[in-house]
Amino acid sequence: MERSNKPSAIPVSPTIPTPQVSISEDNSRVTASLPTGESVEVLLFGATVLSWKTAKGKENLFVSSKAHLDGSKAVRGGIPLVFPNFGPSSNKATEGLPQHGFARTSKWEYLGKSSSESSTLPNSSGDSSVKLDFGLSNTMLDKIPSEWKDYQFGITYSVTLGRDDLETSLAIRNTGEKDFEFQTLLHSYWAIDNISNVSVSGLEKVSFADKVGGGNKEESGAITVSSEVDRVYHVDPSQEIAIIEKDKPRFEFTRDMLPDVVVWNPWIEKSKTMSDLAPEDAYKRFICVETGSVSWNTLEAGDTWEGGQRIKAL
Ligand SMILES: O=P(O)(O)OC[C@H]1O[C@H](O)[C@H](O)[C@@H](O)[C@@H]1O
Repeated sequence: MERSNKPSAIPVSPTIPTPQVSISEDNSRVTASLPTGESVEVLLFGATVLSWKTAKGKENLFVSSKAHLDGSKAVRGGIPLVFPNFGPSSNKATEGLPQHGFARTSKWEYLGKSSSESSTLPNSSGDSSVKLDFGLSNTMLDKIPSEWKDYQFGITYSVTLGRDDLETSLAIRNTGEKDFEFQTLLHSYWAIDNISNVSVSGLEKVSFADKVGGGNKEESGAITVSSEVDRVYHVDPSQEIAIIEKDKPRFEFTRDMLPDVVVWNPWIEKSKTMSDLAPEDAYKRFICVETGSVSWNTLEAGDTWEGGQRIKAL
């Protein structure tokens, strides 16, 4: 029967939209988005950031179409984490460890999210950032490499999605009784339209170790890429680095406690030898500008090392 006096809806104050975080059904990925449309996706395997999109849906990270995303191999693209050694292990402390260490091939734990305070201003779009935390400790390693058996560590990796920037930072704790040495890098594959129109600024007149031609060199102008490039720059973290595309800044880097920058592009011949790099012209679509510490750090028992990068996408 129709009621004559229907209760009217109770007015509620407008809710401020908040960031959304979801975990995939198979518990392999965490995705976060801001009410304004920016998003980030992290694969728990390696805590690899797979995607970072602007509000308009533009992808900032390159991931190979043949990348392994099933945990069988480090991801070819996104932001794999290099720890505790960069390259083939070259130091006594990490002798025998796989290329770029085990962090990028270990399954990390999602620790939770936190977001910045909501704005109460009229027309606010709500929270302006969301931070996702991931953890890895020696007890979580599938099999502890024998070279690393005596060491205990806990790493918190934080990925913070902002309106026009992304922050990725590491807190590495030595939870054991023995000091250990490590290197670490945020091995980021930046998406670009065409390598021919790209340069990297901020590394002019900085000496670099040339992993292709050998020796130490320096260049007077911004770096451009027209053959294989694999360089390690040691450059004060206060120095701003940028990727320039078609004469306009595309990505700007701010570094905290990360004294080294690796610039890598495999170019044509090396790309052909990489079974997980595709399509054929993939080398044109990315440049790796990897901030980190190629310089060895000694972490004393009980101590914590912190470092990170903030990237502004323009
Ligand atoms: O193939 P990966 O183990 O992922 O390494 C990819 C690249 O990483 C860094 O950029 C190194 O400087 C390069 O020498 C290496 O080729």
